[in-house]
Amino acid sequence: MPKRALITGITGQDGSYLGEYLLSLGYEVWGLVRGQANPRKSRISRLAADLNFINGDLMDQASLVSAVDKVQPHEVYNLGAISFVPMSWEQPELVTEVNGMGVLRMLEAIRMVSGLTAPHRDRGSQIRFYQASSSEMFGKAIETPQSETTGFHPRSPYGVAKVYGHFITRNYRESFGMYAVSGMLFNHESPRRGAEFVTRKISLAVARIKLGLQDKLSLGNLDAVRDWGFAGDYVRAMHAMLQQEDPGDWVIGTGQMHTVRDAVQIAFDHVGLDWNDHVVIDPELVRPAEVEILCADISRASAALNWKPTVAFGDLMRMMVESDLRQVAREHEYGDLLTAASW
Ligand SMILES: C[C@H]1O[C@H](OP(=O)(O)OP(=O)(O)OC[C@H]2O[C@@H](n3cnc4c(=O)[nH]c(N)nc43)[C@H](O)[C@@H]2O)[C@@H](O)[C@@H](O)C1=O
Repeated sequence: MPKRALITGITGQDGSYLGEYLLSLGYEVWGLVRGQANPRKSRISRLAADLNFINGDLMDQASLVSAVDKVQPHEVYNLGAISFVPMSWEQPELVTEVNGMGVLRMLEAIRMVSGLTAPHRDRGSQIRFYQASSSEMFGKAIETPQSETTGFHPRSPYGVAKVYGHFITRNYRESFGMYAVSGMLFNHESPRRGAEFVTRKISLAVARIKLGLQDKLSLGNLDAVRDWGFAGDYVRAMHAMLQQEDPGDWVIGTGQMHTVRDAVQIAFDHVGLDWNDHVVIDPELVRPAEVEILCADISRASAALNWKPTVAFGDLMRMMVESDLRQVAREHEYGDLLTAASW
């Protein structure tokens, strides 16, 4: 009997890589999909034909209970979220519902299907749960680098909602004995990243500028420091966390710091252009409360999970630019409308 996994957020960057990875390990993989005629579902189906889908929504408790009951998963990966931080200032309540309360609803679905009627820390559940926590929880970080023991100071409604998701996951572990794990992942990118995030915004613009389709790239704070890794590496860590004997919290990153300016420089250099000729600063893109510096201390994960990142930041940016050069050229040739999705 293959192991079964249920993934929320299957149509996103991480869901796609995780789905592919679990299929390669012989899992039966189910993705929770939202909404009628979700266009992203056909995109992910093209990528991995063996995926199964089930309807449900992190805003709808009963749909989650049904999904968990039908799939009877061994592992649930909760990657579903509104992941673009600036949106959380525009729609804080929605972001809190999905990214915070959605975690509670999924934990409740597992609890109900597992028949855990009353809190009992020694009973537990057969279903293992992974929560996609985020380095945004560290926010205005009280120390650098940040580890599993670093305190939180979130700077956006997104970060605050993720803190709730993190602590409710830990609470269900402690009060119901559930195998519930939290992965505090630092920024992770790939050619499948949405075009609203800064690395992909840069790689797409560089490709279009190089091909003569655009001249300027508007950005906000070039001084922000992030620890950027490759999403394909990070999904291996998610899976490894659920194979440990005991559940816990894990920090995943590269331990390397770069500025947004570095990302710009590497991307423009790669196509032989000077970024100073093309980048303009738009104050509207500067966040009201910025996270200035994030860097992961991955000593615990590298020792206990035997995990390490395989793609360095420069190679990651060049991989994304190369992918966008191909995509933009293809779309231009066929006269298609440019879409953010390259997969
Ligand atoms: C771990 C964490 O990782 C991601 O969150 P993020 O760090 O907000 O990612 P981003 O690519 O939107 O911004 C990175 C930095 O880049 C700066 N920046 C400058 N100029 C622009 C700009 O024009 N656009 C954007 N998007 N950012 C810009 C911006 O101010 C910020 O300092 C999500 O996956 C999130 O879900 C998550 O959990």
